[in-house]
Amino acid sequence: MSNTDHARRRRARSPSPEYKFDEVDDSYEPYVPVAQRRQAKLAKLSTLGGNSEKSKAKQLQEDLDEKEDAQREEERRREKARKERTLLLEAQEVHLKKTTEDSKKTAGEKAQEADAEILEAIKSRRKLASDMELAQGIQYTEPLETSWRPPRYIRDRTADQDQKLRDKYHILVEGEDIPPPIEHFTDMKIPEPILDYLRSNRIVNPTPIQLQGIPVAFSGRDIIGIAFTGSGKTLAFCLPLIMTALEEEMKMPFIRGEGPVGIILCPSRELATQTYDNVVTWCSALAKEGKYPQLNTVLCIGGISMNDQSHVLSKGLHIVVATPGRLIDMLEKKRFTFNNCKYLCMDEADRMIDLGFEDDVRNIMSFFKHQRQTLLFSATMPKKIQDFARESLIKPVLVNVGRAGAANLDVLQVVEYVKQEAKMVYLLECLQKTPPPVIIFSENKNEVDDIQEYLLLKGVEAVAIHGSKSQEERQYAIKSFKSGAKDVMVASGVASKGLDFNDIQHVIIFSMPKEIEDYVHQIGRTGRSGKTGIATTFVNMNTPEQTLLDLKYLLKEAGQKVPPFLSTIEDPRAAQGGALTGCPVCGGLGHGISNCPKLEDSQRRQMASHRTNDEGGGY
Ligand SMILES: Nc1ncnc2c1ncn2[C@@H]1O[C@H](COP(=O)(O)OP(=O)(O)OP(=O)(O)O)[C@@H](O)[C@H]1O
Repeated sequence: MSNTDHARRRRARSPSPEYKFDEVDDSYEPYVPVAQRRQAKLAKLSTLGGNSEKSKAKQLQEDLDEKEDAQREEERRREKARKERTLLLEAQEVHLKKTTEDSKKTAGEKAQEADAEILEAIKSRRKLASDMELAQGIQYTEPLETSWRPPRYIRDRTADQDQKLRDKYHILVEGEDIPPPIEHFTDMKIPEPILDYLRSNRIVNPTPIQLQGIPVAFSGRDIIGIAFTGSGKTLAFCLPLIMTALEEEMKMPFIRGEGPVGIILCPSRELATQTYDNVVTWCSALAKEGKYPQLNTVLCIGGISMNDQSHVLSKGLHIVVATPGRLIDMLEKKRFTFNNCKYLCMDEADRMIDLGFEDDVRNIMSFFKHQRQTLLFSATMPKKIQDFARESLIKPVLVNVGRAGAANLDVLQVVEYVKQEAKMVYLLECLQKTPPPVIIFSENKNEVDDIQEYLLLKGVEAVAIHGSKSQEERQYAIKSFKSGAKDVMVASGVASKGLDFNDIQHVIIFSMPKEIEDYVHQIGRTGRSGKTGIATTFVNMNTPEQTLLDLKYLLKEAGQKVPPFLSTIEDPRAAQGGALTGCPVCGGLGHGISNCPKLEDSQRRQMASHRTNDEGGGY
């Protein structure tokens, strides 16, 4: 084939970049495919006669084939080289463009992009649903129906009027068809004996989380409820369960082997015990006048004998308050079933999901036979957990009072620089700030014991509680401190979440926790239920700078005094020019994800055994 032939073929097959479709090519000859041409040549050769002529023709044909093969190979090679050149050029162009764009970005923007990439990478957790539901692709789409309706005059309010009420109480909501906020307990149609009991305990008007959270939960909706420490979340998630159980019991009384209607999961035994005590008290108040039936509640936590509750287990069961490990054990032993269970509440839900209980929660969910209403409550709920939880709930309503993870404004926060070796002596001085009761927090169990020993030597009536103490010791510490027999309680994180002691005057944080959420929970043991309290925190050279930054921002947010040694700490992100948003993993305001202390910790925790939780919350 001549060069012109090649040129023609190339032109005909693939227009060059300069090729114009409307150009007229005078030298145009129609393209004849190879097979057709070969056929034509063969026909021509076969017209030559004789054997010698035939073998000549065969030889000619073979030469022709060889040549054409070589030409095709050469064309393929050139085409490949051209393509490779183009790809290389494209890659170079993209790289050049990215480098130019990157050079235009500030260090802050680059850091934000890096954070977003990490967040994306850690998002790959499985949905919070039972393995059976996940495997069978069961996905509920509509919330559970309940018979509860707000009073007519509230239903007649406009969306604007509802919103005004929410604005008045600083309540933020997200979700579809959000039930209205209700300002008075009586309008919530709560049975009179419970209202009487609440009034006798100075619980007259609902707190913001209650006035929006209770109508949402009464309507059967899944809810993520976030509000300050000590703002009454317990009532907001217990009342709806009591009402559901009451309705079921009144429809058809429960007999032995039936129930429970709902469960409340807590991350520690102490919190579960406290919630159980509350539920039992409210249920007793309900049944007191004999107008309403008795609802039965069981406490399922590690470290106690379930035989003590066999009298309840032998009747119909309405409510279970539990820590995950013991609950799974009871379910596996078929001491009760979830065949009729339709209410699952998690208190301190972010901790439940994050502290290595995630698989336990999934396991517990696998015992449900039907759709359930899920309620998640906490004072801290970083964005990462909120997003994860939202994916797992059905048309959830988010009710948020204040920023998730913000400190309670009724707590006066004092941060003091105290050298490590001076802490113990200064502690005694610090105890003089207020009358008892006082809680002292330390992150380290040995330090908790040392502090208690030191205080006892100095004549201070102190008890200690941490995860390595026996259940009896833990119960004794809580009981004697609650009753006022002891003035001071020295505690590790176990007592920081959810525990509601009467009128704590002062919280002393002897060693600042690494995670700012823990700090928020710890100072939250005072300043509860509208009262004020003081929190004194010791920091020094041993406190990581990033923790100090988180603290600085938290103090600023709460309008508290920032001591000079904190104000001088600069945020490296400010110099980079990025937006100073909170960390989506832990809610800390002083760092991004890449520096999050919790990320590293939670990965470590997830690898640790779930049931040997340091605080003994599990089994
Ligand atoms: N409507 C109310 N009015 C007055 N006091 C209330 C009201 N509701 C609850 N309380 C009281 O407020 C205190 C704190 O309530 P609760 O323990 O439920 O707080 P919480 O929001 O769960 O706190 P935490 O985040 O620390 O767990 C309790 O002693 C409770 O009796």
